[in-house]
Amino acid sequence: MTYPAVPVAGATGSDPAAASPPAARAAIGAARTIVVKVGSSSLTTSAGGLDPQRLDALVDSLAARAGAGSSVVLVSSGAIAAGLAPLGLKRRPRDLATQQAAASVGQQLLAQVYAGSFARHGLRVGQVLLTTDDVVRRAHYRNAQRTFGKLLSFGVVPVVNENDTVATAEIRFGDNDRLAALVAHLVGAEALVLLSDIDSLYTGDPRDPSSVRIPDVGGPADLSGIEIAAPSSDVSTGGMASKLSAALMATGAGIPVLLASATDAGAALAGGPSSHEIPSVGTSFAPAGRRTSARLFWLRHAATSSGSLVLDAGAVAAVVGRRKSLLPAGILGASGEFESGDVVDLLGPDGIAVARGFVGHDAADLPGIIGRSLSDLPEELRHEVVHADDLIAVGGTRAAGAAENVTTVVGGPR
Ligand SMILES: Nc1ncnc2c1ncn2[C@@H]1O[C@H](COP(=O)(O)OP(=O)(O)O)[C@@H](O)[C@H]1O
Ligand SMILES: N[C@@H](CCC(=O)OP(=O)(O)O)C(=O)O
Repeated sequence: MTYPAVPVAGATGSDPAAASPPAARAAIGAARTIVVKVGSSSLTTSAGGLDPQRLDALVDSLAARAGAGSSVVLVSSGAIAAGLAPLGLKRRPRDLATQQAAASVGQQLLAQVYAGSFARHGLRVGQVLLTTDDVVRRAHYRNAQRTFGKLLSFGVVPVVNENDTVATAEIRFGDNDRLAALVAHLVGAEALVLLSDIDSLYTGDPRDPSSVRIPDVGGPADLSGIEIAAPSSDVSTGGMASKLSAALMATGAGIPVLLASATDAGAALAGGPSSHEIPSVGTSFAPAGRRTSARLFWLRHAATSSGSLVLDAGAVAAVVGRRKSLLPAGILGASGEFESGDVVDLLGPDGIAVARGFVGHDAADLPGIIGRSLSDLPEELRHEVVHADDLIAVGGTRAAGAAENVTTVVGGPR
């Protein structure tokens, strides 16, 4: 995949290190709550199976950051990779059922190894396995938020993964990079660190000597022209595209991101609330937007829609321009099988998506109410079709557009 060719900031200069250290790095160094994601390729040996030494080295860096006063949340991949050898599997299976069996066995091992490794530093871990429902359904994400808050208040390090064993193809996050961005938002983190098997972002395939290291990304426009190659490891899932997608999701919500090698975890995590030490490793991504609610954040970046509503021009102006609720009178048509609470796309009269929202009616109700004013409707149907608090405009900002492009690509390989 290649981004449209526009000069890449920091990638074309002869001395990348000459760029002034951006505020993003200082913010990452000083974050009180930090989410760290580590990929499968950084936790496994070349022969397959977990590598306790690499895992211990990572935990040492996380423990140092916790010791410096930060609350640390670890999003760890590796369940499927860790389950391969015990099940006698030579490589990552393609079918979901075998992946789930491997994840079930591997997650157990992963949790044990982390518990033992963090215990060396007197730290306890709590396992948190999430599904999409945990961030999409209002009651669930509040519950997840409470659980994280409580674990952190006990000084426990939450170790998070997708609940691969029960996640079906339809409800799967699919990659832990985006899950980590969602978790960073959910826990109110002030920084997200993505640790991988590569030391930073490059202008192209890092195995190609003409590719240049990118030390800092100031905004989505800086990613134009970057080429993303397939991951070098066959235990990985998302590749660099999902890391960029996650970075754009997080920075679009005001959270700075550092992408670095797991072997540089010590430097990447240097600092703490009372320190302003600036990690000089990896690629930093500067925040480019304001915080939104976790639910709307997911709605924008990850939810799949169950149907669509076509709006007239007045409704588009009200919903997108004036942030009003969508009323039945402004709807021209509806399609799809959805129930109240499901996600729907809101399309303009030209069929182009302008917003997404959690719908307040069942699809079966719509033929009887569209085009009518609320006062003409029976009491049980007399409410918004999508409440203003339940919708988000799409395609408006550059940041969102870029993130969605990457998300589309990420969905492909699984
Ligand atoms: N432009 C690029 N810059 C850096 N790495 C890239 C780029 N394009 C592809 N990659 C590949 O992305 C890989 C990291 O993604 P992945 O293997 O999924 O990591 P993880 O297992 O840590 O999630 C690297 O090994 C690297 O080969
Ligand atoms: N949930 C899966 C990992 C999914 C994933 O994103 O893997 P990776 O690309 O290695 O970060 C597992 O634990 O095996």
